[in-house]
Amino acid sequence: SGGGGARDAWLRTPLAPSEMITAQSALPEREAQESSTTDEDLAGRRAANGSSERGGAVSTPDYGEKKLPQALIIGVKKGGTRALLEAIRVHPDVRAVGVEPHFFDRNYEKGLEWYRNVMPKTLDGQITMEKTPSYFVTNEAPKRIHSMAKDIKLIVVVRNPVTRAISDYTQTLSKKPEIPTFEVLAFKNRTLGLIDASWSAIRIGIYALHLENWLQYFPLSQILFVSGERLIVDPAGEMAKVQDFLGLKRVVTEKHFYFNKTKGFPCLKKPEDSSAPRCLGKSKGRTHPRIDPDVIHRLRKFYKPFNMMFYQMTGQDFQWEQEEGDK
Ligand SMILES: Nc1ncnc2c1ncn2[C@@H]1O[C@H](COP(=O)(O)OS(=O)(=O)O)[C@@H](OP(=O)(O)O)[C@H]1O
Repeated sequence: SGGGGARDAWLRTPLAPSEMITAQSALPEREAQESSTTDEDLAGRRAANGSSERGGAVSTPDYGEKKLPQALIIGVKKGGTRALLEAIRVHPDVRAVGVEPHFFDRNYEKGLEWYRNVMPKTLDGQITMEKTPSYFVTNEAPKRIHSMAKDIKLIVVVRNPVTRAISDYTQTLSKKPEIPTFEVLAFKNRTLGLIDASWSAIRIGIYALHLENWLQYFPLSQILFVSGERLIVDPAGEMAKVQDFLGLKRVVTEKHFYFNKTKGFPCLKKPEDSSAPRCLGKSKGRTHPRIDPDVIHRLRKFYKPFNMMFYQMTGQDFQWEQEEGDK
């Protein structure tokens, strides 16, 4: 297969977890067509309604003190991280930063005091949280987070890696309409069927590879895996698991969700309040372009061994092989 022999061989052969770290460092991420921002949704809504924090809701007065987070949503990009953060921050015992601080990847040199300052004030007993989906795929993140707080709770929202890749591509396309098609970007060599795993849209979905890195620092019991698919079809069910994991009372329940047919997603509402539900903005739930079914098929085959390894590592079967379409 020409010059990139060793790497190409890796792309065809699933690795044992112990080999994966090396493989990961050998694969430079191709970010050429990527925008570094993952989540423009909240910023847009804030600007639109002129409010800070809870997207227009009246927030609690600013009492208390700023603390370093006790729980983080570390990924994955396009997994449903914004939906999860917005749902969990409905809980009175959770305070969260609206924007993505990107501390453990881009802003680490600013120091822990900078990070603490980014956090909202909390009262005793309230949990401080933030979400930055790129942490999950940042090599240095587990070590850095561990050195800040080795007992921190980590949450990862995962989604079928094929759909995730298309969602990621759709986001880039919305900002840069001139980029090549998904079908072109997905392959190093389409005739040979060689998937380009250095393309970040594809690389991010090799969850077993990234998880291996986290497990060097954190026990599985400190990591909760939330199904991005179930977060859409049964948000209250997933939120029950999240609240249990965080040691919180189950306050966020079915009553807080309303399926909005126009949006095609669950939206948040306050049960005591009949006002309009809060749906996420236009950048969440974009229409994906139609992708050649043959390419989808090849990608599913590519991810299958990694998905199996991920199910084994987490003890959870996310059922991505059972799905019919790419969604
Ligand atoms: N309730 C609700 N409303 C809207 N969207 C929802 C919801 N729950 C999950 N999702 C899915 O979240 C996907 C975006 O994921 P993230 O928020 O993690 O994206 S980002 O990485 O922060 O940019 C987004 O992906 P796309 O559909 O591809 O746009 C949604 O499918």
